[in-house]
Amino acid sequence: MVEEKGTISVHTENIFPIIKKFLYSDHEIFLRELVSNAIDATQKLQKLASMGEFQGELGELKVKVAFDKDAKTITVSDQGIGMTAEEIKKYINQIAFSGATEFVEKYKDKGDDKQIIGHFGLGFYSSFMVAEKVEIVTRSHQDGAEPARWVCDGSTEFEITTAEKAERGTDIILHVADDSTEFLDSWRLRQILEKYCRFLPVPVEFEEKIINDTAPLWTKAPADLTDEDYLSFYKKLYPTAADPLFWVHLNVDYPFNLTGILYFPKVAKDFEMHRDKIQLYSRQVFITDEVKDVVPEFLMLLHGVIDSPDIPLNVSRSFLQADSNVKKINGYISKKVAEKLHELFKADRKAFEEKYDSIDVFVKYGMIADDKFYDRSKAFTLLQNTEGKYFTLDEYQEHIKANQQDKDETLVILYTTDPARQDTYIQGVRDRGYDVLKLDGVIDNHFINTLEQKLEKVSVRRVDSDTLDKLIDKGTQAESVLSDADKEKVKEVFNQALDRKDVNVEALSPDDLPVLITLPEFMRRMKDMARYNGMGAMMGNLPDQINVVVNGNHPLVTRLAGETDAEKQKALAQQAFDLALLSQNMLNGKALTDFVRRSVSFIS
Ligand SMILES: Nc1ncnc2c1ncn2[C@@H]1O[C@H](COP(=O)(O)OP(=O)(O)OP(=O)(O)O)[C@@H](O)[C@H]1O
Repeated sequence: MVEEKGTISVHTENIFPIIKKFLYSDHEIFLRELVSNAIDATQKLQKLASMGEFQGELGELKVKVAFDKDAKTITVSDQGIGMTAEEIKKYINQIAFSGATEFVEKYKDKGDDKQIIGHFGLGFYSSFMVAEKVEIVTRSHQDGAEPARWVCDGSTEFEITTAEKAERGTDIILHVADDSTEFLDSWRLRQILEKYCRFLPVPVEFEEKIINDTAPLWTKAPADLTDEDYLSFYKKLYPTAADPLFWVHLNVDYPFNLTGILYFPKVAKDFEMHRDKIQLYSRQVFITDEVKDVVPEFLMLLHGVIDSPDIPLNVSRSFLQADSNVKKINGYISKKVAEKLHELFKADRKAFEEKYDSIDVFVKYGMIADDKFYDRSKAFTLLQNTEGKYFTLDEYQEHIKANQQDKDETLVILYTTDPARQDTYIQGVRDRGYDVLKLDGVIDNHFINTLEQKLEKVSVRRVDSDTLDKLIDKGTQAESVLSDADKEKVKEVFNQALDRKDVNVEALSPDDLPVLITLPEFMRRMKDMARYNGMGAMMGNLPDQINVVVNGNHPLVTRLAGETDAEKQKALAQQAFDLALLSQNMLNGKALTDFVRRSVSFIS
């Protein structure tokens, strides 16, 4: 018997086609919404029972998801608080509808902004994305409540009748539309449940199996957990990943609510974007693994889960970025991570050093991106020299202080981006007793800039950026063996032999090579940056700017100056230049072949 017929009051007559259209890419979330509602209803009842306001038998509370391929239905059932006919009118016809209407009003002009959609909890009405008709059969927990049935076929009209229902709780029955029959499938439903519902707090049953873990690790107290617990939870989240290095258990309830566990994965130096991502939950319901804005960008390489009811999920991304809670969460996470790393550093420096290569990228990225993180991390950030020894920033400055100050008392940090290729230069500076850092990671270029900005009176230079005397200019210049006239002569010979105009002849130390090719630090860094930022076409592809310096004090050059045979002079100049190119790994093609042939003729 029909008790009541009515029209749902909405401004938009065709609300369902619009919902369907806008949520096109995300139809599967209907199940998340219905199961979360069922969980909410169950927890509300538990709450009433704990306050003594519900005295009946709770029984074994669980949520059941079932489907019937022939009848084309999907049913979500709970034994929660249920609804009376009056409550259906209030909660389903008014409240749920207002949410759906608001959504449509807000976003109908925004075309396909999928980000908005993914974060919008449409609640109960999202079931119309996949159903042509939805039925609610429900019985309230209140004593003597009449079971009620609500039906709506996706138009703005609904029908409420009495119903037969012996058990307390609610069944939501979806009559699946013809274009959504993909959901009448065991594998598909299980996949959706595993994605969104695997950590829900009330047991969820599908095909006679409970699919969820109702008390995931992040909801427990860190003091009760062992390393094995953390490791096995990680395996559950990322079955194929190698064991993580360490983890941070997040737990805060003021000024916002947030729990979670972040794991540090093993990361290679040249990291690629990771497939495994941090998962964002709201009260144990999976929301998304697009955690941009919520997690500081430099920590996006971490793995794990974050659960916060305070992250607004139903708003656009730009709003999320501006949201003050989100900003605080960001700051909190970055602080906790820095604290954890500092703790590990203090507890066992050796173990920390062993794992350092894997966290090097996070730390440096964080220091570049976030001043506060820089300040929190500077005590444990490590630099490694070419001998494999690790130093903190302070230790390193202390280490090189005695030997690597220039005449203006600026401390010069020397580094290599490729120990094998720059070996000649590294050996050269090491012969002077200088130390060389290995800064060969993808973001070291940026990190070097940050270091120069942050450290006082420090300049950072690559080993091949200048001649030995000038790398660290101590104000002492070697006496020139050549006269000024000879210098001019040598310069002329080289310019002609090499077909250049810019060769310099300088009085270098006799330990230097006869000819040196240096890549000026500033230009090289600009180019590297351009390449890194994907602007290679503009700048990165320009040929390397090189300086050619002839060492007037090298015996070979003195000999060349005294040589009378012009051909021989030219060959010597060419040979010395090629050797310099070779030490910079710049000799190839025809030049390399010529060099080899010339060398053979010299020795035969
Ligand atoms: N299984 C259920 N048992 C009892 N009440 C329910 C059930 N499903 C929905 N309701 C009632 O209907 C209301 C509207 O549900 P709907 O899912 O549209 O919105 P919501 O759950 O309040 O918010 P959200 O948009 O975040 O899902 C709920 O607040 C609840 O009162």
